[in-house]
Amino acid sequence: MKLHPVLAAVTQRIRERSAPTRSAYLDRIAQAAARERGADRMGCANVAHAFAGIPPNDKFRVVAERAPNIAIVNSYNDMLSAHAPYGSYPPLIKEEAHRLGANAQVAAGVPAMCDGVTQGTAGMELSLFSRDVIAMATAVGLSHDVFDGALLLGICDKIVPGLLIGALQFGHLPMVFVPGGPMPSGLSNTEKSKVRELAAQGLVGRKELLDAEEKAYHTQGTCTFYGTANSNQMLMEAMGLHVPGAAFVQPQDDLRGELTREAVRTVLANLKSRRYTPIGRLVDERSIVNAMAALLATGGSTNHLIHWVAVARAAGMVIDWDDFDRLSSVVPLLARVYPNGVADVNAFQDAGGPGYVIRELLDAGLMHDDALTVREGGLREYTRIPHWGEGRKGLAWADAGASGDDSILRPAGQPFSRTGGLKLLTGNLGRSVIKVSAVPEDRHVIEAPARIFDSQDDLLAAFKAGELERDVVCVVRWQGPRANGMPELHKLTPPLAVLQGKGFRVALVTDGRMSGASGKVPAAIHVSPEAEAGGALALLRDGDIVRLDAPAGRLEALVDGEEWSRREPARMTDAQREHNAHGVGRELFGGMRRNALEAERGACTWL
Ligand SMILES: O=C(O)[C@H](O)[C@@H](O)[C@H](O)[C@H](O)COP(=O)(O)O
Ligand code: SF4
Repeated sequence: MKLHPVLAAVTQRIRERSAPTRSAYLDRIAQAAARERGADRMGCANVAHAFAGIPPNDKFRVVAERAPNIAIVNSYNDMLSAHAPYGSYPPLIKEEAHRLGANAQVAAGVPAMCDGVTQGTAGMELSLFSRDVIAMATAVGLSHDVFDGALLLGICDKIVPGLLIGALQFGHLPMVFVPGGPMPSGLSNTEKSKVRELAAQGLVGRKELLDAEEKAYHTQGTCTFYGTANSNQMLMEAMGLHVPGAAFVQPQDDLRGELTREAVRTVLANLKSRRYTPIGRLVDERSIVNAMAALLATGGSTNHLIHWVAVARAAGMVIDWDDFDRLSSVVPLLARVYPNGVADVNAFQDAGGPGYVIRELLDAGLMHDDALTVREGGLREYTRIPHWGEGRKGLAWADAGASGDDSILRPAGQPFSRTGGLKLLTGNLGRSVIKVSAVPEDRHVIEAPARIFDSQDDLLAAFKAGELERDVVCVVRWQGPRANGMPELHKLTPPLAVLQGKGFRVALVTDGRMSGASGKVPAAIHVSPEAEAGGALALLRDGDIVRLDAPAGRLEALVDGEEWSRREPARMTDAQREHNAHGVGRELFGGMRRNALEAERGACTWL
């Protein structure tokens, strides 16, 4: 199928805009590829140190026989239910590498923050920048420079973008991402949210709420809502960086181990293949646009409007929210997965999963069919679902076929919506984005008096005091990258949903973020420039009429122009600055905040 002209145009725009930085990037990775292999190029002491810790015959294999040496970059910890399974992966990877005459070494452990644990707490103010910490930690591990390829083990929010940003600094090497899969479904996300809204109104106590939460999040594996973590998985499939269809096979499924072994086979096969595809060449304008299309077609996380800008930039490409907005005007919404529906990712997988979405988008010309992947067969391999082969020997794949449930997955010809789930908003408050796919149609336009808050806690207090029982646009400012690390304000979802449920017309406007799991309340987020960097949110006052018009792509303060231009901006108080700078390690992130670019430029801290 011919590529849709808008996809072709957006890809071309990105190519032209990125030409200088992309060609410089490709030159650097070509030079890196031209250098001799690590062990041959390094001094004897370096080599001895690099392999002193591995068994003697592994050392002989790598140093004397020059067997391929694969780096494992692992984000294992027991804090994230999604990452806890990774504790057992390195021995399995090493065993498969040895079986194939190669070696594998854990090059680095990288940190991983659980945004569910830190949601609403001070720790969330480290979350966004933990992405760049993970990127740096990935680079620290790979900088030992004795590797021929790498396996990147990560799933959740900032971990996949961070691993990818770090890995792209070694773009001359082939690399494969290794997922762990979602936990089996527990209490549904819809039921969980209902209990939260009852708790927000004081109608159930802590015991009932904790009981519901523990039934929702009940074992190892990724949480089952379609938030940032599971959006990451969809994008890894759409970019061909996984073993095809590996994203949503559960950790408890014995196929998971075979998929991990297949990742070892895949990275080693790439090394020997005539189509040698290092990650820096694989991640090009086509694969970035494919990821954007997959995000839009599934109503994925708004966090990717920040992270994928940073990922693209790490490979020398410059994308922006206009690119997303133009793609959103032609990429249909093919999936309804919570918060954009009631199904969770297990039901999404059963209905056809990423393979179905990628097949539909490819057949409709809404993805680049010629994009490079870690597999010989290209992106068409990713339209299939893995299962055990004959006699449970190895893997086989079956075509995704028709949707298993058209309340969850629909064909491109009969989508849930003709446009994607994300919209760019412009106007006198700055540029921002909104995820409309999860917002009821009659809430896509909100015009109401503003109530200004300097923190999410202030908003929660006002809600508890009954001060918000009316049509209101709640503005929470000083939440941008430079102000306090741009936390997610997802704790605001239940109270705002309660107000919306009572029939009030409410919206949130913030220079902060929301969770990928946020959804049903209209929220104009990532307002750029942020209030702390001279953004117009600092000019807003209680009572100003604010209009959020998603269909028109507008966010405006309806204040007389003269009056608006005369206003003095509010400033963050010294007490706020002091509070933002201390506690839970925030002291260590001051440099990243001062250096952070705005949200639309990926909130990158390294440029
Ligand atoms: O972007 C995301 O997807 C969120 O950061 C998610 O990873 C986070 O954990 C949410 O807070 C979970 O949702 P609840 O807080 O509703 O459990
Ligand atoms: S999806 Fe979110 S809450 Fe669940 S494990 Fe990952 S980071 Fe934590």
